[in-house]
Amino acid sequence: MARGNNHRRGGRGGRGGRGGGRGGRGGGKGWDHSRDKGYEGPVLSNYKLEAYYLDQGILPAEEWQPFLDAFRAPLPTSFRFTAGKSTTRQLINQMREHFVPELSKIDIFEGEKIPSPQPLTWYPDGLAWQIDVRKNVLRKQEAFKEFQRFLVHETEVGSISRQETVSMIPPLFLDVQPEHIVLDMCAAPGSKTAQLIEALHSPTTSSPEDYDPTPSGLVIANDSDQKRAYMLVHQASRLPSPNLIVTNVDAGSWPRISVPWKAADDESSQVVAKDLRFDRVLGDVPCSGDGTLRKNAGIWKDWTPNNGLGLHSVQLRILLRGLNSLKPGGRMVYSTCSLNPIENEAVVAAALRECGANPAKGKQGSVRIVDVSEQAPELKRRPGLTTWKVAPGQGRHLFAGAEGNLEPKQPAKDRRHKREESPEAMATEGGATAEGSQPVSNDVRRERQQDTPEPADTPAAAETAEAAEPAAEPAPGSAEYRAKLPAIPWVESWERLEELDRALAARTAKTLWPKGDEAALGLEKCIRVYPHLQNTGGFFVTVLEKRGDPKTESMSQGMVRAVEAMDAGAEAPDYVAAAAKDKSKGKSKDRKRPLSPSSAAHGDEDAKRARTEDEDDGEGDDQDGDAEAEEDDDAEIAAPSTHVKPDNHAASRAAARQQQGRNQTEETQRQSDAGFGLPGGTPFREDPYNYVSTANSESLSLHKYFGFSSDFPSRNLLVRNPDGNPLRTIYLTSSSARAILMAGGQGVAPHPTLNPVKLRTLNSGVKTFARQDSNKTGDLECRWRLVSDGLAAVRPFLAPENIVPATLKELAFLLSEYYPFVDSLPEGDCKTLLQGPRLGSFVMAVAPSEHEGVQLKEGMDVCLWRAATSVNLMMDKTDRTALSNRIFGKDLSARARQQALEMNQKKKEQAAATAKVKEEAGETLDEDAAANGDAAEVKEEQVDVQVKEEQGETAQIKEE
Ligand SMILES: C[S@@+](CC[C@H](N)C(=O)[O-])C[C@H]1O[C@@H](n2cnc3c(N)ncnc32)[C@H](O)[C@@H]1O
Repeated sequence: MARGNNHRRGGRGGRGGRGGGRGGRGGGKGWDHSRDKGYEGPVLSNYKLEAYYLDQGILPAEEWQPFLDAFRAPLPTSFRFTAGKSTTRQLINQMREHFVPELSKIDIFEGEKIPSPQPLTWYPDGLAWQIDVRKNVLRKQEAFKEFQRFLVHETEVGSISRQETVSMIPPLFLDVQPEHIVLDMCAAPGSKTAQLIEALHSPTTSSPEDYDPTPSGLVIANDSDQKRAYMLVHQASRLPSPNLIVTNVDAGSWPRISVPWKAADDESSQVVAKDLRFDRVLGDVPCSGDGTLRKNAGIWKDWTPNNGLGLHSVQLRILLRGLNSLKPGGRMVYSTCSLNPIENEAVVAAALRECGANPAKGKQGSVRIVDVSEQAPELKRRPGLTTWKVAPGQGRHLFAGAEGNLEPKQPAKDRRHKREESPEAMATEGGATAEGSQPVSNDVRRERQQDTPEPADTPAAAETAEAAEPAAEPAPGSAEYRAKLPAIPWVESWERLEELDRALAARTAKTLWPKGDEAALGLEKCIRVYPHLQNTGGFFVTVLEKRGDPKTESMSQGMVRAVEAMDAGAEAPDYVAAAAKDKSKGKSKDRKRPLSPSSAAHGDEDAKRARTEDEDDGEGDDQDGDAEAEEDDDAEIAAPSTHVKPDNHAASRAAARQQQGRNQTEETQRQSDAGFGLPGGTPFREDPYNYVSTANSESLSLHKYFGFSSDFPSRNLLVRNPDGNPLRTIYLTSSSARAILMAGGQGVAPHPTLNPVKLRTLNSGVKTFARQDSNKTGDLECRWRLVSDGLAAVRPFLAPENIVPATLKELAFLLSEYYPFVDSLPEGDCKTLLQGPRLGSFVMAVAPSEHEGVQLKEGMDVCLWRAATSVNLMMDKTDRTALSNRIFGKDLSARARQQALEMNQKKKEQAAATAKVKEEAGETLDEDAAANGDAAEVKEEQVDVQVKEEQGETAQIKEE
């Protein structure tokens, strides 16, 4: 076999496999030569995949080879700088001025041309970058190692997100604004959630000036898989935001949540309960994932035309639920990393029809596809398909019987094995790369069709078959090329399927098939991204809009007004009890019942009347009833009956948990039964969410010490225990998050404080204050210190006496010294202020300045702790190192750490003292030891543990 290509990855050196049709790949063709000796690594070929997508007509023939080549090449490295951080511009400059020139010096690595990193031109403000270099090159090459370290450090501290290029597209097109309420339905592991959070706090730019630490909007990041949802919590801790809630529910059954809301136009308007509607929804749904072939090479082997079939119904259910939850004028992005029209255009078309679109009858429906061709114009894309084919199952009986529509022959050595298989299996397995088969000509197919259903099994027949192979290979993507690939059992309609296999038809969604109105539905406005267009993975994105005025006010503003009105009225507003009562009745739709404290006088009567109206509306207690939907277009859309078993994902989880379930205690079983379990009964074990009373003594001490301005949202301070009493950590949420978390009313059974009951809330709130115990707490005005995660949110409300002005000089000093005496600080305002009598938490405001030839262009804040005689940066090792590298180009903290280590080794007696200090201090700091300069190392470790916890590195740290 003398063909010049080998479709395996990781083979002998110099596979030259950067693909993209750049030559040097020996003019590779579409089938597997994996039996060539000496090659290892996964097979990068699948006849059925090629046959399937060639028949679907996803690309013109001439692009077939570049498409395959790109899919066979490893995925380039791509990443995004976090928008709006104080360090963003500096990092982009470092990229342009240091790394690009440095990396450009490396021309060739292992015979491969190394291109320099490039910003993605279609992504705003130079924030996103791609480097067309494999990961192992990054790891091996010395110059790349420094770059790799930069990526790792900055990723750890949340300044960079490693994200696949195509995955950046959906959030960009979602166009999130600071006031938006956003639902990320299938969010884990959370790379797109990060983009959504960033967009809420800042426009997608490198400019820190536009950063808003406390926007009115909110992101709810949800995933139905509990483990993966906890990954979201961890991921979000890199971008701490008070405007995030992480939930764990089936997105296809996303619950209706009622929240307090108050109209803007009328000062005297009352707080009412209103169904939460989202401004933006992202449905990045579970999919078969063949767009990720470049990074998941195993898909080549496992791919079959059936992979997408089971997912279609789940995807449609999620899309419809998302559209239902949108406000009129709201936008939803539906996306998959699959190229399969069954999971893409078919889902979108079915959803549009369910929303009332019927082009034949001139009906537009309540949802439309948005044309985003003008947005990010440099992003190369292809239009959505307006027709496609459906292969709904396996088996010879499903082949239409047209000429050439039988499976290709198997090589002689495989035939004995094949003959033992059922005709059905043969029909679907024919040509599978796992079998290493070769494509055959139509002649051979015809011959076999005429002969007998059994494949030929004599050496002579095999020779004839071999001989029938044409000498020249047909052009990839051409009709001749396609003819050599396996047949796919296309079935032209659901009705035809019913004729062929009634049982299969009963399990198959009718919505899989195109209906002929796809062009009129505007499906060409969907976006398909193929790997060869700009050296990425494959992706499908559709931007949808619910008809209505996109400029109508976001609900977040009404929610914030409502929360503020309730705060002004009472410590424990009647709203809570009233809503709780109502929830327990199972009513969740918008109510006319006034809920604000001002209405308390006549509240009972009004509430009774409103309830009667609700009850009389003919909807009974139907929770999802929507007789009074805000407008017609906004009416509840029922998921169509697809016949297909919903949510395979949940079903397999359920099976696994059934096993576990035997060990469930009665209590967890009761909770699952009571609505806290997923299908399969995962118990909900999160600690309660409780907002701290403004009369609480700890809250008062915070106020006194930090001198918060009157607009500080004190009522948004949250703890995770049933008493609402701050013990070790205090979190801060936005008012919009509070409106949701408390919307069900406190103490709604069966969970004491989980609100609303239907949301399995795994996380909300950013760690903002940590208790600072010490032997000298008596001297402290306030035993709480600011945590860097919450600093940005609290900073605007701090009194000036908490802010210590500093320059790069002091920052360098504090980065390189652990627990220095205050008196040893460089002379200046910073030292003078810190020498004052005030002990406790401070913010060091480092102004743009210069130190030893290094320039700080953007000012920055860091948290400080002033102990009895020493002072310390409240920052863990990772943050210190990243900050130091970023600003000074070297790790200043490394030297000091080394000195401390040596000191500790020399002084064995001190080590004993250190152990004692550690034992006494437990997980807290001991100022005395620091003041004596004895136990720097021990204290460093203690801070590391503590700060790590604060930064959520242990995803599930819980309040005592
Ligand atoms: C394609 S991944 C999402 C990737 C994510 N958006 C990101 O950018 O990191 C699909 C996710 O959907 C979740 N999932 C599957 N079925 C779901 C359902 N019915 N409801 C919610 N999430 C679901 C899976 O657990 C998986 O994490």
